[in-house]
Amino acid sequence: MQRGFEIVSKYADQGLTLPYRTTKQSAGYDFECATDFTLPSIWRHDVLHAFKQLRHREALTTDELTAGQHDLKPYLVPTGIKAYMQPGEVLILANRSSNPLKHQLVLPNGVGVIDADYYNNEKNEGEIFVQLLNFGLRDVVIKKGQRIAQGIFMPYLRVDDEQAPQQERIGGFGSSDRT
Ligand SMILES: O=c1ccn([C@H]2C[C@H](O)[C@@H](COP(=O)(O)OP(=O)(O)OP(=O)(O)O)O2)c(=O)[nH]1
Ligand SMILES: [Mg+2]
Repeated sequence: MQRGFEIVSKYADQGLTLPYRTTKQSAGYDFECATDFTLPSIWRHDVLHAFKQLRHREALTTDELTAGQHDLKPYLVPTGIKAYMQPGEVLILANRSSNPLKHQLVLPNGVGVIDADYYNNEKNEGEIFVQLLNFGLRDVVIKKGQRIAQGIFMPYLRVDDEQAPQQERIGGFGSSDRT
């Protein structure tokens, strides 16, 4: 067993498909979305409303500007998949180039770095999530089984005389932050 994908336990009976390469020389294993998932537009209606009002008036009051204000944040789209690999290997999660063109979806983190020690971590069993941001004007509905990103296994290098880290990974998404 060198490297591969498994379905995380909570999705065991959901008929998920393991990531797959689509053409003979594809580098990336395409990941499908584990559930139907709606990605709200970053231009929520309250922001659009404020813009419309601004066209007719000089300024908005502070109250009007902050009414219904939302936190702009990326969404974590579930894949239901975990990946195992050898020490010295990493899975790079990249966007599909069709996502921005057809669905107005970008990866705000540029690429996702899936570490070997994320596999089976105590917090979420190593489930891989795809961070996505919908920069379009309309909400985007991703259907279960729709391909959302691709993963490429790669070797990585270490510097000379490195003091090896001792910390165990307990999760992802900032789990190693001290504050
Ligand atoms: O798009 C992503 C990026 C990361 N991860 C998971 C796998 C990875 O091993 C872990 C940590 O990622 P990273 O080190 O890039 O994030 P961090 O902000 O440094 O979090 P941590 O403190 O947990 O390392 O989160 C994903 O599922 N999807
Ligand atoms: Mg990290």
